[in-house]
Amino acid sequence: MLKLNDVTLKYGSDYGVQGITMSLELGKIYGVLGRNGSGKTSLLSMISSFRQATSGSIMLNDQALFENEALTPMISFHYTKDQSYETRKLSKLLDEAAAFYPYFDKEYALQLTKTFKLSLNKKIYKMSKGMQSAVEAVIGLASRSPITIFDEVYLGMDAPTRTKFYKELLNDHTNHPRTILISTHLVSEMDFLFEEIIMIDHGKLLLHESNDDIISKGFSLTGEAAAVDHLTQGLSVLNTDQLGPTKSAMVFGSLSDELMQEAREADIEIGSVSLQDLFIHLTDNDREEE
Ligand SMILES: Nc1ncnc2c1ncn2[C@@H]1O[C@H](COP(=O)(O)OP(=O)(O)OP(=O)(O)O)[C@@H](O)[C@H]1O
Repeated sequence: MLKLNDVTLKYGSDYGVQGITMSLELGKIYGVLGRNGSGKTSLLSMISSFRQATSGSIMLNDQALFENEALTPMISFHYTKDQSYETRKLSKLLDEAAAFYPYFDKEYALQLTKTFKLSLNKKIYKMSKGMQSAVEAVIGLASRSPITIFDEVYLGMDAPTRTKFYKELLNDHTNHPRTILISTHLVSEMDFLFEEIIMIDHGKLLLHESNDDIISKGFSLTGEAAAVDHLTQGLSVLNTDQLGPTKSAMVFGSLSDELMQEAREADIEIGSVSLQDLFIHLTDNDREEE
């Protein structure tokens, strides 16, 4: 178990994240979702011991994580770096990754360079942004760290490359189960990867639930406007759209059997809602930037 208890990170007087408490079961793939500046990187950088929490505790298997020499080798943090000064060749970088990450599989890394069409003889700074991201993805996958963190590592990758990354990630997770945390804005494209969702909003934990549970709580009610309004009274309505006399309401919560019956009788159609739509509307609040 990875347990966070009331974790806060401050940058001077500003909050990166605030009072986050959650327990993560090991072995799953987690999607860390949040809008720009919501605190995803702040959270992930503390889990990877890149930053120390200002307050609160982060425990892995009941031991404090920060600078714990026995635990930190189990975790790797991958993000798209500025590689303008990285003059090493990919082959050298992989040799160094193999020496650095205790669970690194060099053979798999070499296989991945072929999958992503990366040249081992090419210097990193001479690669395109998408290729540099693919290099980070290769190192992250081949690290096989028991807790592997990808912080928006797809940046700059084109759609076919991202698709290869998702496929590799799922395949390799099946063959070598481990905990993977992936932060993203590309919710509709990546939702199939996630077993659990961690949604962050304004530095706070908005929700942490299984992907299936979240999806089962989102539904749309579409029909005659007055009937939809009547039916949604007292429910958590995230969004409404109206076209002429027809209204559609996006609701988050559970729909009782009585309400379902009422909907049928009022000719109201009950539909499902995607994770992306739920994400957009659950985090839809205008932020005052200072
Ligand atoms: N080094 C820093 N110094 C001061 N404030 C920071 C620093 N890094 C992040 N912040 C602030 O902390 C908050 C959370 O930022 P963070 O980078 O964790 O968000 P994010 O969800 O990863 O954003 P994005 O999706 O845009 O990458 C933001 O208000 C941001 O301005």
